[in-house]
Amino acid sequence: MSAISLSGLAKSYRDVPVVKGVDLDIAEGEFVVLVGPSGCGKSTLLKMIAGLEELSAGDIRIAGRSVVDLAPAERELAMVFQSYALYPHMTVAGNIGFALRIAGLPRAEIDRRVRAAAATVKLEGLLDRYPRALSGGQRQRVAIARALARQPKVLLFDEPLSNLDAALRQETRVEIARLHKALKATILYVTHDQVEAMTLADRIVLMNNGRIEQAGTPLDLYERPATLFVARFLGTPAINLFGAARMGLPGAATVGIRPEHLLLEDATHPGGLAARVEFVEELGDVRLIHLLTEADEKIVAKQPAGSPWQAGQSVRVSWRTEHLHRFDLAGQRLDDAPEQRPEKAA
Ligand SMILES: Nc1ncnc2c1ncn2[C@@H]1O[C@H](COP(=O)(O)OP(=O)(O)OP(=O)(O)O)[C@@H](O)[C@H]1O
Repeated sequence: MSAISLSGLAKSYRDVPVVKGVDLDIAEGEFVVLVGPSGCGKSTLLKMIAGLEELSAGDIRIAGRSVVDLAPAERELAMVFQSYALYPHMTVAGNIGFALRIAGLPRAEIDRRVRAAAATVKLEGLLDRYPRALSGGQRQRVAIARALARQPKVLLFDEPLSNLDAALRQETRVEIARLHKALKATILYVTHDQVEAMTLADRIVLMNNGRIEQAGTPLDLYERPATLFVARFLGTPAINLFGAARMGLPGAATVGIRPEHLLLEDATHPGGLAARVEFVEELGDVRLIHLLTEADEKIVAKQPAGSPWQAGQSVRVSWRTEHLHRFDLAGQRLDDAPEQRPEKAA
């Protein structure tokens, strides 16, 4: 049985559809990350599951039971928001145990659960502090502990790390990954951070304009994007795109090559596209070589630190056929080129 099952889920605000028929099954213990451009409907979808937004159509099942007629508190899920939404006049322990007190649990049980949840996110020493005396990362851990203390079937996260600085974000991200492993919790997590999506997800669901564009493992989406939209969305720097006719690839409209798959040679090398190095970004571990081709296409190659390319230099750019992504006019992936299919090559 799926932990969460969404079918035909739709939402309109005053006749403007923002979620347009989403079907998705999330297995028990699965970590699913929802990504997509701003305004594509991620948060709305999460809020519908949490019971904070009404549905226009469709059904939501949690552990097999339809929850659309249940209040948020009855859905056996807990949500962690971007703004931690802690009560400033309550201690850490008070915040973590708040929902349990409201639910009328016995004091000893509340105490036990608060301590266990605090220990899970390493907050044991801070139970008597007030939120104002905590760092941003600690406040977010209180919000996570508060969710855990309710022992929900499902945890929903809405951009939980976006208020944290880069170092804390990484630290908390690793903690969430550890938490997922330890608790085997079912998690649905919204972010617009690609690194979070790639590193945390068992499965990424990429939304575009109210619909699921592609769902799959992070590597599935990165290595075999089903559409041009997916190819463009994942990867930093973004995938390089060329008109397919220019590349001598009939049948396709657009061809994509990721920056790490471009091979650079000096200008005397035969074959490939002629290009000039416009400028170089030194990132320490890698160098991003920004190039302008003869046909005025701007492309970026990711090269190892210490590679010799300098601004102003003329180069030849090539690639291996298996690294090409081909798309038709509608932006749909064309299956691998015949020469990439071993059975056809024979
Ligand atoms: N209460 C509302 N009334 C009207 N329109 C809304 C309401 N809430 C959201 N929308 C619209 O619905 C669309 C989807 O919003 P949503 O917040 O789900 O997007 P998102 O993918 O989470 O975006 P972001 O990454 O920017 O948070 C947007 O166009 C937004 O303006």
